[in-house]
Amino acid sequence: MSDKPSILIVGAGAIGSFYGAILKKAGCRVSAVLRSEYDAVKANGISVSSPLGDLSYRPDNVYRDGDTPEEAPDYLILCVKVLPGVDRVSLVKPWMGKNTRLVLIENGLDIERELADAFPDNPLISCLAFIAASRTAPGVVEHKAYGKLVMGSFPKGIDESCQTLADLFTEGGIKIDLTDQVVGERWRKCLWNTPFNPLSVIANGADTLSILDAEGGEDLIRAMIREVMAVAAAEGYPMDEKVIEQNIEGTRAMPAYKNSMALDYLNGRPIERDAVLGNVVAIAKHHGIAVPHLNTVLVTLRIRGLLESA
Ligand SMILES: NC(=O)C1=CN([C@@H]2O[C@H](COP(=O)(O)OP(=O)(O)OC[C@H]3O[C@@H](n4cnc5c(N)ncnc54)[C@H](OP(=O)(O)O)[C@@H]3O)[C@@H](O)[C@H]2O)C=CC1
Ligand SMILES: CC(C)(CO)C(=O)C(=O)O
Repeated sequence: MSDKPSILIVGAGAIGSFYGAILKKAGCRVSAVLRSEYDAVKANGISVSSPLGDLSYRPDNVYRDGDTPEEAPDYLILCVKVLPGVDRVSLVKPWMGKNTRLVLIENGLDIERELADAFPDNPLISCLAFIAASRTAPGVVEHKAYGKLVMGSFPKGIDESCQTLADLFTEGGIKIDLTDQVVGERWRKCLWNTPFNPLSVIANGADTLSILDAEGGEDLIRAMIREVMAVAAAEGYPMDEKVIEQNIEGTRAMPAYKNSMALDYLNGRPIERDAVLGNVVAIAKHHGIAVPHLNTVLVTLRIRGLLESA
C-alpha cells in the first residue's frame, strides 16, 4: 500500500480526471465520486489521452454522489462546475474528515468563501488550471495542451499541505507555480476568463481568434480587461497596464482556442456565468465601480438564459 496521501476527486470530468491521473502517476491512491458517468467509470476506469502519454487509470474506489464514505481522504479535490444550482458544500460534506484538506480546481472569483466558512478547521487549497482538456465520452478525457496549476492556501500563504500536494503534482509531471496570494492570482486569471469566456458564448461558441479578429473585437476585450482590473485594484490587487497587451498578445500567440465555457455552451451544458462574470459585476457594484461592458455582457447572457429555458 502506498504511503502517499489518499486522494478523492469529487467531479471527475475533464479537470478532475486529468489531475487525478497525474496524482495516480505520482503514486497516490486516487478515488472518484461520479454522477452521470458512474457506470462507465466503474466498468472501464478513466481514459485520459494526453501529449504526456496515455494517462488512463482505474480509480482505487468509484463512488456515486450520495454514497456513504468508508474513510475520509487526505485530500479532497473538488472539480465540479461552479453553478448556482450546485451546492458544493453539501456535495463535499459527507466525504470531509477532521484532517481532510479541501482543494479546489475550478474557475471563477470569490468561489472559496462558502467552503472556507463551512469547513473552518480544514486547510483549503485553491488552484487555477491553465489547461485545454475536455470530456469526449463517459469516462473519456482528451488533454490537448498545457496543464500548469497555480496554487496556494486560501486566503493566503502556502502551508505544508499545499507544498506536499504541489510536490506530488510535480512528481506526476505537471508544472506548478506556488503563490502566497492565490486570490490575487484568481483576479489575474480572470483578466482573461471574464472577457473571453462569456463573449465566446454570446458569439455562439466563438474561438479566441474569431473574437480578436472581429472588427472592434480587440478593443472590446481591452475595455473588459480594464474593467476587471479596476475591480481587482479596489479589492487590493492592482496590476500594471501592460498586462492588457500581454493578455492580447499571449492569446494571439496561441492557436485559435475554444475555452471551457464555449465548450459547455456548444454541448448544451450550463455555463459558469456568475462564477466568472456575475461575481465580478457584484463586487464592482459593492465598490461603486462602473463596469458597463461587463454588465452588458452579463445582462445579455441572462436574457439568453431566460429565452433558452423558456
Ligand atoms: N476544461 C478545461 O479545459 C478547463 C476547466 N477549468 C475549470 O475547471 C472546473 C471543472 O471543469 P471541467 O472539468 O471542464 O468540467 P466537466 O463538466 O468536464 O466536469 C465536471 C464534473 O463534475 C461532475 N459533477 C457535477 N455535479 C456532481 C455531483 N453532484 N456529484 C458528482 N459529480 C458531479 C460532472 O458530472 P456530470 O457529468 O454528471 O454532470 C462532471 O463529471 C470548472 O470550474 C472549469 O471552469 C479551468 C481551466 C480549463
Ligand atoms: C485559461 C483557459 C482558457 C484554459 O486554461 C480557461 O480557464 C478555460 O478554458 O476556461
